[in-house]
Amino acid sequence: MTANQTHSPLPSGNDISLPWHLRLPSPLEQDFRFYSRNSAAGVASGALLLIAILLVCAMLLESLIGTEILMQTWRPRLFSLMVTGGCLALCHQPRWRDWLPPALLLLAFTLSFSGIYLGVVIDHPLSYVFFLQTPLSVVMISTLFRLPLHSTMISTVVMTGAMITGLFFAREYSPYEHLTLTLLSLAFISMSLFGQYVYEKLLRKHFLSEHVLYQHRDELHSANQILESQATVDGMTGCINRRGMEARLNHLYHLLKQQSPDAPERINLLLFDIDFFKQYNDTYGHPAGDECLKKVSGVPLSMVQAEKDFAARYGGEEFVIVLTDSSFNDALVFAERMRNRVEQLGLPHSGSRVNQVVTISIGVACSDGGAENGAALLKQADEALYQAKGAGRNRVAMMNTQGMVEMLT
Ligand SMILES: Nc1nc2c(ncn2[C@@H]2O[C@H](COP(=O)(O)OP(=O)(O)OP(=O)(O)O)[C@@H](O)[C@H]2O)c(=O)[nH]1
Repeated sequence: MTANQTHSPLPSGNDISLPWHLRLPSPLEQDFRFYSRNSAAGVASGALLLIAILLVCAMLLESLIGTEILMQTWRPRLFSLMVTGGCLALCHQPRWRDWLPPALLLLAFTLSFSGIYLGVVIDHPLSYVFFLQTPLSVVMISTLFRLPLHSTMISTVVMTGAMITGLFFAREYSPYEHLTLTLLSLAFISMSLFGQYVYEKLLRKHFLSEHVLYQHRDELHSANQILESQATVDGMTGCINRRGMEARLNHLYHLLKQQSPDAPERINLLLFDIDFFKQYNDTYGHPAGDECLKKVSGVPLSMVQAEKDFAARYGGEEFVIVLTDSSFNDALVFAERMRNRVEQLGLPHSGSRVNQVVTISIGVACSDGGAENGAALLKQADEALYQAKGAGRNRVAMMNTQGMVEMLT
């Protein structure tokens, strides 16, 4: 991300416009279904509990005042509540949740049409239980189980149509009673649908706001990661920079001292420097010097494998390699192999007094040698490097456990 890049302010739910049918583009619609099911799950069980409490209170009141309106129908009501509660619990199971709500809707349809049949065709008293309540039960099922809005709308229209037709054919009502009942039912159902529509719209806007917020959060997270890596990676060579190296080295030392389970067994530190690099720049120019640095740094980068190990540019033409999973002997073998590989790159260096090609000198130190911290370990490796330079360059020197420098090559 560049400094010139501008961001529009984060949108709120009110800034997002939805089409009248409220449908979102396909992948978002899927996510919304999942989100809305989860959001309804907690509320739905609370709603069921409230309905059950109200029903029991009404029954108690009825038994006190001695009427029998509810008593005639409490059994099917309580039964349907228990079925709904059980289904709600099952809807949390992945195995059930895809097919159970449509199945319930189908059941509501069946009950409704049975009610209409019982009421209109055979004039059965049980029709009272199902007849007027079924369109509302569609609304309730759709709300509790978060069916898609369009299925709710279509189901309600079909159910209401069937109910009105049923009313029309019911012989015991006069035409005026038909009309009154139809208008009453329509008013009641429109109110429920309107409430559902507004609720659905708000929920979808809320979902979209959260979705946009998550996107911005992810963008911020990636931008932070880029900034963090820019702050610790050397742009030219791709090695960790000095700041990053010091932080990692200190962290490794901290783990070592705490004897934490993640601590490395030891820390081997290799410090290397290109021989006669000033002359290289003077002979071939600074841009060619940069190219040379990139090629030379590619050698340790390709050799460092383990997760905690790393190669870093310490500064100028000096590089540090930290190896944690190796013995001191393995680190010395690694150093020698690296020196060889740089030599084998065969980068011509006519200004060098040690070889015709670019070479490096390496100083190696190990935490087993008693260095108290990263800075002390670096100092030991620097001392070894200094002596490798003094001994003619293009060689590996190590600081032994007695604090004496020994030449390896
Ligand atoms: N091209 C280029 N040169 C750099 C960079 N950083 C440091 N240098 C050069 O590296 C050279 C380091 O020179 P010295 O410290 O004298 O060391 P040297 O010539 O390699 O001699 P010895 O280390 O004793 O073998 C200087 O000339 C710096 O200008 C860089 O990023 N790019």
